[in-house]
Amino acid sequence: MASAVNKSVLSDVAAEVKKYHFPLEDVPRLSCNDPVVEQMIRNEEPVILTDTNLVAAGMQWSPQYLAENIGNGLYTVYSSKTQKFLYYDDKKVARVPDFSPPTVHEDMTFQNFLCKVNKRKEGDRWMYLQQSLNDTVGPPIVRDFTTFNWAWISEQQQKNKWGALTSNLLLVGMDGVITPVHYDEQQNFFAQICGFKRFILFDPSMFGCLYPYPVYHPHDRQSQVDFDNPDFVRFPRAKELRGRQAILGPGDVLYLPVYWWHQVESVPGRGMTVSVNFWYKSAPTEKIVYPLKPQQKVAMMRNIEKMITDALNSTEEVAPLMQAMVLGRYT
Ligand SMILES: CC[C@@H](CC(=O)C(=O)O)C(=O)O
Ligand SMILES: [Zn+2]
Repeated sequence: MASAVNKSVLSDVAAEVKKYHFPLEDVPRLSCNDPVVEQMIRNEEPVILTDTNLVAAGMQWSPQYLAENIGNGLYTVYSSKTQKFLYYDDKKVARVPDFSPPTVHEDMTFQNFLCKVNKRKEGDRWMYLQQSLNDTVGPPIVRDFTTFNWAWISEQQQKNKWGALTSNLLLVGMDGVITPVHYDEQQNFFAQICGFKRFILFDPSMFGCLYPYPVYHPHDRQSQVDFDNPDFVRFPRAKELRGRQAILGPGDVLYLPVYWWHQVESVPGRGMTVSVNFWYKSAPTEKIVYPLKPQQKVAMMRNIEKMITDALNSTEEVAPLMQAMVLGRYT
Protein backbone atom coordinates (compact mmCIF):
# COMPACT_ATOMS: atom_id res chain seq x y z
CA MET A 1 0.00 0.00 0.00
CA ALA A 2 1.61 3.28 -1.07
CA SER A 3 1.89 5.49 2.02
CA ALA A 4 -0.10 8.71 1.93
CA VAL A 5 1.84 11.94 1.60
CA ASN A 6 2.91 13.39 4.94
CA LYS A 7 0.46 16.14 6.00
CA SER A 8 3.17 18.46 7.32
CA VAL A 9 5.03 18.23 3.99
CA LEU A 10 1.80 19.19 2.21
CA SER A 11 1.36 22.23 4.42
CA ASP A 12 5.01 23.22 3.77
CA VAL A 13 4.36 22.96 0.02
CA ALA A 14 1.13 24.97 0.39
CA ALA A 15 3.15 27.75 2.04
CA GLU A 16 5.67 27.75 -0.83
CA VAL A 17 3.34 28.03 -3.83
CA LYS A 18 2.77 31.31 -5.61
CA LYS A 19 -0.21 33.47 -4.61
CA TYR A 20 -2.40 35.05 -7.32
CA HIS A 21 -5.09 37.76 -7.29
CA PHE A 22 -7.94 35.35 -6.60
CA PRO A 23 -8.85 33.40 -3.43
CA LEU A 24 -8.39 29.62 -3.39
CA GLU A 25 -10.16 27.02 -1.28
CA ASP A 26 -8.64 23.59 -0.71
CA VAL A 27 -10.01 20.66 -2.70
CA PRO A 28 -11.07 17.94 -0.20
CA ARG A 29 -8.51 15.19 0.39
CA LEU A 30 -10.23 11.87 1.14
CA SER A 31 -9.46 8.18 1.16
CA CYS A 32 -10.97 6.54 -1.91
CA ASN A 33 -12.76 4.24 0.60
CA ASP A 34 -14.69 7.19 2.07
CA PRO A 35 -18.37 6.80 1.04
CA VAL A 36 -18.54 10.55 0.27
CA VAL A 37 -16.14 10.06 -2.66
CA GLU A 38 -18.60 8.15 -4.83
CA GLN A 39 -21.13 11.00 -4.60
CA MET A 40 -18.46 13.65 -5.31
CA ILE A 41 -17.39 11.88 -8.49
CA ARG A 42 -21.03 11.40 -9.51
CA ASN A 43 -21.61 15.14 -8.89
CA GLU A 44 -18.47 15.97 -10.92
CA GLU A 45 -16.79 17.67 -7.94
CA PRO A 46 -12.96 17.59 -7.82
CA VAL A 47 -11.47 15.51 -5.00
CA ILE A 48 -7.97 14.36 -4.05
CA LEU A 49 -7.97 10.60 -3.45
CA THR A 50 -5.53 8.69 -1.25
CA ASP A 51 -5.22 4.88 -0.89
CA THR A 52 -6.22 4.16 -4.51
CA ASN A 53 -2.95 2.32 -5.28
CA LEU A 54 -3.81 3.34 -8.83
CA VAL A 55 -0.15 3.70 -9.79
CA ALA A 56 1.45 1.87 -6.85
CA ALA A 57 3.29 -0.30 -9.39
CA GLY A 58 4.78 2.87 -10.88
CA MET A 59 5.95 4.56 -7.72
CA GLN A 60 9.56 3.75 -8.61
CA TRP A 61 9.18 5.76 -11.87
CA SER A 62 11.76 8.38 -10.96
CA PRO A 63 13.25 10.17 -14.00
CA GLN A 64 16.39 8.05 -13.51
CA TYR A 65 14.42 4.77 -13.34
CA LEU A 66 12.52 5.75 -16.48
CA ALA A 67 15.77 6.57 -18.29
CA GLU A 68 17.09 3.11 -17.36
CA ASN A 69 13.92 1.16 -18.20
CA ILE A 70 11.73 2.99 -20.72
CA GLY A 71 13.78 1.93 -23.72
CA ASN A 72 15.15 4.06 -26.55
CA GLY A 73 11.89 5.06 -28.22
CA LEU A 74 11.34 8.66 -29.25
CA TYR A 75 9.14 10.76 -26.96
CA THR A 76 7.38 14.09 -27.40
CA VAL A 77 9.27 16.84 -25.60
CA TYR A 78 8.17 20.48 -25.59
CA SER A 79 10.63 23.29 -24.93
CA SER A 80 9.76 26.85 -23.98
CA LYS A 81 11.63 30.10 -23.38
CA THR A 82 9.69 30.45 -20.11
CA GLN A 83 8.35 28.00 -17.49
CA LYS A 84 4.97 28.19 -19.21
CA PHE A 85 3.85 25.53 -21.68
CA LEU A 86 0.73 26.95 -23.33
CA TYR A 87 -0.80 24.14 -25.37
CA TYR A 88 -1.63 24.77 -29.03
CA ASP A 89 -3.35 22.62 -31.63
CA ASP A 90 -1.11 22.64 -34.70
CA LYS A 91 -4.09 21.55 -36.84
CA LYS A 92 -5.62 25.01 -36.24
CA VAL A 93 -2.50 27.12 -36.92
CA ALA A 94 -3.48 27.68 -40.58
CA ARG A 95 -6.57 29.66 -39.42
CA VAL A 96 -4.39 32.26 -37.67
CA PRO A 97 -1.74 33.53 -40.12
CA ASP A 98 0.38 35.48 -37.63
CA PHE A 99 0.25 32.80 -34.93
CA SER A 100 3.65 32.17 -33.35
CA PRO A 101 3.85 28.86 -31.45
CA PRO A 102 4.87 29.50 -27.80
CA THR A 103 6.64 26.13 -27.54
CA VAL A 104 8.80 23.96 -29.79
CA HIS A 105 7.94 20.28 -30.13
CA GLU A 106 10.86 17.86 -30.52
CA ASP A 107 10.98 14.05 -30.49
CA MET A 108 13.88 12.58 -28.56
CA THR A 109 14.84 9.57 -26.46
CA PHE A 110 14.05 9.76 -22.75
CA GLN A 111 17.78 9.50 -22.01
CA ASN A 112 18.50 12.51 -24.24
CA PHE A 113 15.69 14.47 -22.58
CA LEU A 114 17.03 13.77 -19.08
CA CYS A 115 20.59 14.55 -20.16
CA LYS A 116 19.45 17.94 -21.54
CA VAL A 117 17.53 18.69 -18.34
CA ASN A 118 20.51 17.81 -16.15
CA LYS A 119 22.88 19.91 -18.28
CA ARG A 120 20.47 22.87 -18.54
CA LYS A 121 22.02 26.24 -17.65
CA GLU A 122 20.34 29.49 -16.59
CA GLY A 123 18.69 31.07 -19.63
CA ASP A 124 18.38 27.77 -21.53
CA ARG A 125 14.93 26.69 -22.67
CA TRP A 126 12.66 24.87 -20.22
CA MET A 127 11.64 21.32 -21.12
CA TYR A 128 8.58 19.16 -20.54
CA LEU A 129 8.13 15.57 -21.74
CA GLN A 130 4.48 14.79 -22.52
CA GLN A 131 3.94 11.42 -24.17
CA SER A 132 0.95 9.12 -24.51
CA LEU A 133 2.01 5.78 -23.06
CA ASN A 134 2.02 3.20 -25.82
CA ASP A 135 3.64 -0.14 -26.64
CA THR A 136 7.00 1.43 -27.55
CA VAL A 137 7.97 1.60 -23.87
CA GLY A 138 10.42 -0.93 -22.42
CA PRO A 139 9.16 -4.22 -20.86
CA PRO A 140 9.70 -3.15 -17.20
CA ILE A 141 7.47 -0.11 -17.79
CA VAL A 142 4.84 -2.24 -19.56
CA ARG A 143 4.90 -4.62 -16.58
CA ASP A 144 4.44 -1.75 -14.11
CA PHE A 145 1.69 -0.22 -16.29
CA THR A 146 -0.26 -3.47 -16.57
CA THR A 147 -0.20 -3.81 -12.79
CA PHE A 148 -1.73 -0.39 -12.15
CA ASN A 149 -4.95 -0.70 -10.15
CA TRP A 150 -7.14 -1.12 -13.23
CA ALA A 151 -9.84 -2.84 -11.17
CA TRP A 152 -10.43 0.33 -9.12
CA ILE A 153 -10.36 2.81 -12.00
CA SER A 154 -12.51 0.60 -14.26
CA GLU A 155 -15.05 0.43 -11.46
CA GLN A 156 -15.18 4.27 -11.43
CA GLN A 157 -15.55 4.26 -15.21
CA GLN A 158 -18.46 1.82 -15.11
CA LYS A 159 -20.24 3.31 -12.08
CA ASN A 160 -20.26 6.75 -13.76
CA LYS A 161 -21.05 5.39 -17.23
CA TRP A 162 -17.97 7.04 -18.71
CA GLY A 163 -16.87 6.10 -22.20
CA ALA A 164 -13.56 4.58 -23.21
CA LEU A 165 -10.16 5.34 -21.70
CA THR A 166 -8.73 7.50 -24.49
CA SER A 167 -5.14 7.86 -23.30
CA ASN A 168 -2.61 7.90 -20.52
CA LEU A 169 -0.24 10.82 -20.78
CA LEU A 170 3.18 10.34 -19.16
CA LEU A 171 4.27 13.78 -17.93
CA VAL A 172 7.86 14.41 -16.85
CA GLY A 173 8.42 18.05 -15.96
CA MET A 174 11.36 20.11 -14.90
CA ASP A 175 11.09 21.65 -11.44
CA GLY A 176 8.88 24.75 -11.85
CA VAL A 177 7.16 24.16 -15.22
CA ILE A 178 3.57 25.41 -15.59
CA THR A 179 0.67 24.36 -17.81
CA PRO A 180 -1.46 27.53 -17.96
CA VAL A 181 -5.16 27.49 -17.16
CA HIS A 182 -7.36 25.58 -19.62
CA TYR A 183 -10.16 23.02 -19.68
CA ASP A 184 -10.36 19.59 -21.32
CA GLU A 185 -13.35 17.75 -22.76
CA GLN A 186 -12.60 14.52 -20.92
CA GLN A 187 -12.92 13.12 -17.41
CA ASN A 188 -9.51 12.80 -15.80
CA PHE A 189 -7.93 10.81 -12.98
CA PHE A 190 -4.53 12.45 -12.52
CA ALA A 191 -1.96 10.31 -10.69
CA GLN A 192 1.11 11.93 -9.15
CA ILE A 193 4.21 9.73 -8.95
CA CYS A 194 7.24 11.93 -8.32
CA GLY A 195 7.53 15.43 -6.90
CA PHE A 196 4.66 17.80 -6.11
CA LYS A 197 2.10 19.39 -8.44
CA ARG A 198 -0.22 22.23 -7.55
CA PHE A 199 -3.51 22.46 -9.39
CA ILE A 200 -5.54 25.68 -9.47
CA LEU A 201 -9.12 24.79 -10.40
CA PHE A 202 -12.17 26.81 -11.44
CA ASP A 203 -15.61 25.37 -11.93
CA PRO A 204 -17.08 25.46 -15.46
CA SER A 205 -19.46 28.32 -14.51
CA MET A 206 -16.37 30.62 -14.46
CA PHE A 207 -16.14 30.46 -18.28
CA GLY A 208 -17.17 34.15 -18.40
CA CYS A 209 -14.25 35.14 -16.16
CA LEU A 210 -11.55 33.22 -18.05
CA TYR A 211 -12.10 34.41 -21.64
CA PRO A 212 -10.97 31.33 -23.60
CA TYR A 213 -9.51 31.82 -27.09
CA PRO A 214 -11.99 31.31 -29.96
CA VAL A 215 -12.78 27.66 -30.75
CA TYR A 216 -11.09 27.88 -34.19
CA HIS A 217 -7.88 29.32 -32.56
CA PRO A 218 -4.84 27.05 -31.96
CA HIS A 219 -5.19 27.94 -28.24
CA ASP A 220 -8.80 26.72 -28.16
CA ARG A 221 -9.78 25.73 -24.58
CA GLN A 222 -6.95 27.85 -23.13
CA SER A 223 -7.70 31.03 -21.15
CA GLN A 224 -6.42 34.38 -22.48
CA VAL A 225 -5.92 35.60 -18.91
CA ASP A 226 -2.27 35.59 -17.77
CA PHE A 227 -2.45 34.99 -14.02
CA ASP A 228 1.01 36.54 -13.57
CA ASN A 229 -0.04 39.77 -15.27
CA PRO A 230 -3.85 39.87 -15.61
CA ASP A 231 -5.16 42.49 -18.08
CA PHE A 232 -8.27 43.67 -16.22
CA VAL A 233 -9.04 46.17 -19.03
CA ARG A 234 -9.47 43.43 -21.66
CA PHE A 235 -10.65 40.83 -19.16
CA PRO A 236 -12.49 42.72 -16.36
CA ARG A 237 -14.40 39.71 -15.05
CA ALA A 238 -11.09 37.98 -14.19
CA LYS A 239 -11.40 40.01 -10.97
CA GLU A 240 -14.39 37.81 -10.01
CA LEU A 241 -12.37 34.56 -10.08
CA ARG A 242 -12.78 32.30 -7.05
CA GLY A 243 -10.80 29.07 -7.32
CA ARG A 244 -9.80 25.86 -5.62
CA GLN A 245 -6.36 24.41 -4.99
CA ALA A 246 -5.17 20.81 -4.95
CA ILE A 247 -1.61 19.96 -3.99
CA LEU A 248 -0.63 16.44 -5.06
CA GLY A 249 2.29 14.44 -3.71
CA PRO A 250 3.54 10.97 -4.68
CA GLY A 251 0.68 8.45 -4.70
CA ASP A 252 -2.11 11.05 -4.71
CA VAL A 253 -4.79 10.92 -7.39
CA LEU A 254 -6.90 13.96 -8.35
CA TYR A 255 -10.34 13.44 -9.87
CA LEU A 256 -10.51 16.36 -12.32
CA PRO A 257 -14.00 16.59 -13.81
CA VAL A 258 -14.57 17.34 -17.47
CA TYR A 259 -14.77 21.11 -18.36
CA TRP A 260 -13.21 22.16 -15.04
CA TRP A 261 -10.55 24.79 -15.62
CA HIS A 262 -7.08 23.94 -14.31
CA GLN A 263 -3.57 25.37 -14.16
CA VAL A 264 -0.88 22.83 -13.26
CA GLU A 265 2.39 23.81 -11.63
CA SER A 266 5.36 21.59 -10.81
CA VAL A 267 6.12 23.11 -7.43
CA PRO A 268 9.44 24.99 -7.65
CA GLY A 269 12.23 23.63 -5.48
CA ARG A 270 10.62 20.23 -5.07
CA GLY A 271 12.43 18.53 -7.96
CA MET A 272 11.32 17.08 -11.28
CA THR A 273 7.75 15.77 -11.48
CA VAL A 274 6.45 12.51 -12.93
CA SER A 275 2.71 12.07 -13.42
CA VAL A 276 0.34 9.86 -15.42
CA ASN A 277 -3.15 10.97 -16.32
CA PHE A 278 -6.12 8.78 -17.27
CA TRP A 279 -8.45 10.56 -19.75
CA TYR A 280 -11.92 9.09 -20.29
CA LYS A 281 -14.72 10.07 -22.62
CA SER A 282 -17.49 11.55 -20.51
CA ALA A 283 -20.89 9.85 -20.06
CA PRO A 284 -23.46 10.68 -22.76
CA THR A 285 -26.34 12.89 -21.57
CA GLU A 286 -29.21 10.42 -21.08
CA LYS A 287 -31.96 12.90 -20.27
CA ILE A 288 -31.95 16.71 -20.45
CA VAL A 289 -32.65 18.07 -16.97
CA TYR A 290 -33.24 21.81 -16.41
CA PRO A 291 -31.60 24.01 -15.41
CA LEU A 292 -28.72 22.90 -17.61
CA LYS A 293 -25.36 22.32 -15.90
CA PRO A 294 -22.57 24.84 -16.65
CA GLN A 295 -20.68 22.04 -18.45
CA GLN A 296 -23.61 21.57 -20.82
CA LYS A 297 -23.73 25.31 -21.52
CA VAL A 298 -19.99 25.31 -22.35
CA ALA A 299 -20.51 22.40 -24.74
CA MET A 300 -23.46 24.27 -26.29
CA MET A 301 -21.44 27.50 -26.69
CA ARG A 302 -18.67 25.55 -28.40
CA ASN A 303 -21.07 23.98 -30.88
CA ILE A 304 -22.76 27.33 -31.67
CA GLU A 305 -19.36 29.02 -32.14
CA LYS A 306 -18.19 26.23 -34.48
CA MET A 307 -21.43 26.31 -36.46
CA ILE A 308 -21.43 30.10 -36.92
CA THR A 309 -17.72 30.18 -37.83
CA ASP A 310 -18.18 27.40 -40.39
CA ALA A 311 -21.44 28.84 -41.81
CA LEU A 312 -19.88 32.29 -42.24
CA ASN A 313 -16.63 30.73 -43.47
CA SER A 314 -14.98 33.69 -41.76
CA THR A 315 -13.68 34.36 -38.27
CA GLU A 316 -13.91 38.16 -38.59
CA GLU A 317 -17.70 38.09 -39.07
CA VAL A 318 -18.48 35.96 -36.00
CA ALA A 319 -18.47 38.81 -33.42
CA PRO A 320 -20.50 41.31 -35.52
CA LEU A 321 -23.12 38.67 -36.27
CA MET A 322 -23.43 37.50 -32.65
CA GLN A 323 -23.50 41.11 -31.38
CA ALA A 324 -26.25 41.98 -33.89
CA MET A 325 -28.13 38.96 -32.60
CA VAL A 326 -28.04 39.92 -28.89
CA LEU A 327 -27.02 43.56 -28.28
CA GLY A 328 -30.09 45.70 -27.71
CA ARG A 329 -32.30 42.63 -28.17
CA TYR A 330 -31.34 40.21 -25.38
CA THR A 331 -29.15 42.65 -23.44
C1 LIG B 1 -1.19 18.26 -19.97
C2 LIG B 1 -0.25 18.75 -18.93
C3 LIG B 1 -0.86 19.07 -17.54
C4 LIG B 1 -1.94 18.08 -17.08
C5 LIG B 1 -3.29 18.40 -17.63
O1 LIG B 1 -3.60 19.53 -18.02
C6 LIG B 1 -4.28 17.31 -17.69
O2 LIG B 1 -3.95 16.15 -17.27
O3 LIG B 1 -5.42 17.59 -18.16
C7 LIG B 1 0.29 19.07 -16.54
O4 LIG B 1 0.32 18.18 -15.65
O5 LIG B 1 1.17 19.96 -16.65
ZN1 LIG C 1 -5.62 19.57 -18.84
